[in-house]
Amino acid sequence: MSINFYSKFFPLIKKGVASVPFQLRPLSTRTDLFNVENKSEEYAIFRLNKPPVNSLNLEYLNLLNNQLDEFERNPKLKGIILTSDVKSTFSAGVDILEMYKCEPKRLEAVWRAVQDFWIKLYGSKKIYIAALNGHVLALGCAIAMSCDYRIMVDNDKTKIGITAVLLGINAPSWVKNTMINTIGFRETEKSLKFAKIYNPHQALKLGLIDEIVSSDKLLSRSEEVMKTWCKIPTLAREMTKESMRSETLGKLVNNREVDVQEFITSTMDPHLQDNLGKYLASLKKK
Ligand SMILES: CCCCCCCCCCC/C=C/C(=O)SCCNC(=O)CCNC(=O)[C@H](O)C(C)(C)COP(=O)(O)OP(=O)(O)OC[C@H]1O[C@@H](n2cnc3c(N)ncnc32)[C@H](O)[C@@H]1OP(=O)(O)O
Repeated sequence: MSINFYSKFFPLIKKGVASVPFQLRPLSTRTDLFNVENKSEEYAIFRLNKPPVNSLNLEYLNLLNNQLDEFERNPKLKGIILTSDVKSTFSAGVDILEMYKCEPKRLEAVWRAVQDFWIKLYGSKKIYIAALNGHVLALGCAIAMSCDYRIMVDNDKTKIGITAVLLGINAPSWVKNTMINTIGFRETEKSLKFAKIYNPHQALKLGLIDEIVSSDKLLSRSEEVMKTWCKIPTLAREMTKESMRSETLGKLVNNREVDVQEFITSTMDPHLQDNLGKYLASLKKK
């Protein structure tokens, strides 16, 4: 069985790896919007930092996609802890301003970047641990579910879930499938159909997250788990991840155009635009 999972889905990236010899990366990478800290040769901490809520617009998605490629090009790196430096929010999902009164061309580019992000993350052979320091909503929740393991802070006010249906949005099938693979069909149906939002203890009971820790232990516990997992034989771990995820991944990889068109059509619908306007206003009013 081929273990070249990432390359299978990213032939261009494969070409890049083949033509550009691997170079040692600097110890850490800092931009205004995220921070990568290499804790050892084996794993790094990747901190989102786009206040106030790490919302994902096109430019940010492109930046994050480049960073995921960078991780993938490093053969020594086994795992990434994905977290946020923004107080009380991991991610509020897509920047709603990208969806409201938007140009179709821009919306298409946003959605392609969202697809890229999910494909790179869900399809990565590296270990991804989500260290959830705060709210995990909409696409933020899909991102967390695409990691291999989720650890969340013990704070009853912290929310996780997808409320798309309240705005008249049918979540894309790859989001549904990711959730089904995490918490099962019945719980996914209830969660999406009834726009369920969970606190960490409810999410743990459901299996939406794997552990709860106090906020001061979030990173140390994540590193502890990562170190244990880095000891697992790499090839077998990668092959297992590939065999578990390839079917779900392939459903989007082979269906991207339909997914793009569905997203554009539903988002441009005047009724949804109206709902988005009201939703944005309600967020601003708080
Ligand atoms: C539109 C909903 C569609 C959901 C579709 C899900 C479908 C499945 C996934 C695939 C497609 C994904 C689409 C999306 O991800 S759309 C984004 C949906 N996100 C949300 O609904 C979250 C909204 N935000 C919140 O609930 C809260 O902000 C949050 C709990 C995260 C934090 O609360 P807090 O009280 O700390 O902060 P504020 O609410 O005061 O927010 C601070 C400012 O940030 C602005 N804001 C918040 N979220 C977004 C966002 N997603 N995009 C753009 N801007 C956002 C908010 O308006 C405040 O702005 P001001 O400071 O100017 O007032």
